[in-house]
Formats: sequence, C-alpha cells, structure tokens
Amino acid sequence: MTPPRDDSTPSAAESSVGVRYDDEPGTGISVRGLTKRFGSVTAVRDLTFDVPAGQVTGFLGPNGAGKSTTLRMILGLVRPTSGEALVGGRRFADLPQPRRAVGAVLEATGFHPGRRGRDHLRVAARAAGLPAGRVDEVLDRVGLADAAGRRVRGYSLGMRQRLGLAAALLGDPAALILDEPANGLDPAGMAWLRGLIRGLAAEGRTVLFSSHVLSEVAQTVDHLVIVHEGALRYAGPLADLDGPLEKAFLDLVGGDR
Ligand SMILES: Nc1ncnc2c1ncn2[C@@H]1O[C@H](COP(=O)(O)OP(=O)(O)OP(=O)(O)O)[C@@H](O)[C@H]1O
Repeated sequence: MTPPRDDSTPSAAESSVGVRYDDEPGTGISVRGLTKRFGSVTAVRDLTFDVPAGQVTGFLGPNGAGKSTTLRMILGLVRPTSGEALVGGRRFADLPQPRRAVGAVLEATGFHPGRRGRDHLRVAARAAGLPAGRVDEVLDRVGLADAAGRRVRGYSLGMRQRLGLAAALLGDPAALILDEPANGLDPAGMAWLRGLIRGLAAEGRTVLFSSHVLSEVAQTVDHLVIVHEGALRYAGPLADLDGPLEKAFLDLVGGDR
C-alpha cells in the first residue's frame, strides 16, 4: 500500500496530471460539533458536516453566518471553543505537511504591492520548502504566466485572486479552501474559475468554497453546506435541494426580510 499522501515528499513529478487525491482513506474535510464564541457572540454553533473528496462543495450563508470563522477554524487560524475540524482525518495542527494537505485563499490575502507576482510565489515556495519549479507550474495553471513579471500593484482584483489561487496550489494540496474566490471576477473570469474548480475536483481533490453568488454556485457545485446564524441549515447534494437554489436558500435562511 502506498503511504498516506501527507507523508510523501512533494515533487514536480507527483504534481503532474494523473495523480488522484481521493484514493487514500481519510480524505475530505470533516467538521464535528464545531463551535466558536467571541465573547457574547456565538459565531459558529455545533456545526457538523462532511466535505467529500473529488467534489465541489459550496459553503453558503448570509452575511455574518459564520462561514469565514468556520473556514479559519478548519485551517487552524481560529481556535474552536469546542468541537473539531479534520482535514484528511487530522486536525490542521497535526498535519505533517500542511501545504500538501490543504491550500487556502482567504478574503484578506495580502500581497506586497511592490513585489512581482512570480517573486511572491518564489518567496512562498521557499518558505514552505517547496520546489522552485512549482512556481511556473501554478502560474500556468491560473493563467498568470504572462503577468508574472509585473508588480502586484498593477494587478486587477481578478489577477490578485488568480495569484492567491496560485499560492494555494503551490503545495499541490489534496484539499482547497476558498473564501469568496469569485469576488472581483468579471463574467469571463467567473467562467474560468468554474473550470479551474471543477478541474481540481475532477483530479480527486476536495474543494470547499464560500460564495454569495448563487447563480455561480448553482453552476459549479455538486454538494452544498448552508449555514445561518452559525448553525447548519443544509448539508447534502445540490440535486437533493427542494427547488431552484435561490428559492431553497432563501427558504432555509429566512430570506423574507
Ligand atoms: N474576531 C472576531 N471577534 C468578534 N466577533 C467576530 C470575530 N470574527 C467574526 N466575528 C463575528 O462572528 C460572526 C460570524 O462572522 P463570519 O465572518 O464568520 O461570517 P461570514 O458568514 O463569513 O460573513 P460574510 O458573508 O459577511 O463574510 C459575525 O457576527 C461576526 O461579527
């Protein structure tokens, strides 16, 4: 039997097309009784759901529903008040090679404006002990190769999103967590992102992304997790929802305001 993916050493060869990410036990993301209180505010309350590998899962909820807090707890950036989140069967803090297990694009991804796109990725790759050859591979994958020599201050919002995705892909991770990746993308950019996300899941990776753009979500996901006021409202296949996504969503989160 091959060793668990997290214990293997990253290499350019392994990142080539053809590697599957869901053929090992313990893949996917699993959230169990996750709760987070900030003082008197309960941002996330007793959330339990699974994010299957090899599928695209949309993470939906109104403003303030607790999505970002949940994603940050999965990534070990926020400590849960109780419960746990497992990536590939392990808590983030226990992952032997976190970059290999999960890549993330969070909303507040900051890039030094004076640095060139390629240099950002070189610095990130070096800091993570990843091969320098990955930089050009991920630039190609996100369609940023031609702009890689330009300084980030001249990048559009969509180009910054692509750079964030490139950084997330550096470690060739089995799981991707993307907080509103469609933010700032024009229609062509959204169509491109949809193709990228679907392609990543088709390779067997676990993809969890949050979005407020329901029309885009409906075209992109297989699976959905919907939260409201920190609590779970739905977890399951898109196809099992009652009616069109927008109507089902508004029914679930009380959208008659
Ligand atoms: N560090 C913090 N300190 C105090 N309260 C916080 C903190 N982070 C989040 N919250 C609160 O937790 C709740 C959930 O916020 P969160 O950002 O997780 O929601 P969200 O679903 O991602 O919202 P949006 O769609 O607007 O990005 C909100 O009431 C928010 O004000």
